[in-house]
Amino acid sequence: MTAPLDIRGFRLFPGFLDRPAQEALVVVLRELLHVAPLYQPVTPRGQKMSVRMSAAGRFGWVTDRRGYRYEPRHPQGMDWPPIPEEVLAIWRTVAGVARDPECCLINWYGEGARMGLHQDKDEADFSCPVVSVSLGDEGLFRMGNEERGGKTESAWLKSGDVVVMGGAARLKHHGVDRIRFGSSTLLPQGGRINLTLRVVT
Ligand SMILES: O=C(O)CCC(=O)C(=O)O
Ligand SMILES: [Fe+2]
Repeated sequence: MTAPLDIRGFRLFPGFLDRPAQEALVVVLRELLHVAPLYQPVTPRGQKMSVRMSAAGRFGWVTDRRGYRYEPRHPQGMDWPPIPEEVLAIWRTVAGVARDPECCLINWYGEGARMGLHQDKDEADFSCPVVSVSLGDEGLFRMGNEERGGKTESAWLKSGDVVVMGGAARLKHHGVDRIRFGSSTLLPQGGRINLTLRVVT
């Protein structure tokens, strides 16, 4: 594993997963999404998010009119499937903490989907990092500050890239401004998948 790039405390591992590993992960995720289908989340203010979501693990992060929170079950009632071993292996290599993640959020970005600048702060313990894995089309990832506003820096995340948001970057604002739809051949129909691994409790 080569040393990560440090961008404002965000650690970026370009090409962490090679193409065969990415393909194997897509196969596993397809099975997972069969059990826990993607759904379109709604913000507490009633706005439909442009990404579609699902999750794996003890808890899934959800949002609806009742707010942002972690739930032990999918909005459609089923248990979240376990986090795949291939995904746990990524966490164990880069996270640098003894605990395993309790949530693997799955974000699916179709054409035009984005995610506004936000902090990941619905977890109880900020000493564990957030680890994110990008698959498929490139996404323009924006990295900001703990406070709202100020200077930001952006990087195109490519399929197989891994980002670790820990330490000083754990509570920094971040988001995805846009994707380059059709820029990757990994997902035959195009789109971007992002996995976000977090310790929740
Ligand atoms: O899609 C990404 O790269 C980031 C996703 C994210 O920030 C989140 O799910 O909290
Ligand atoms: Fe986030």
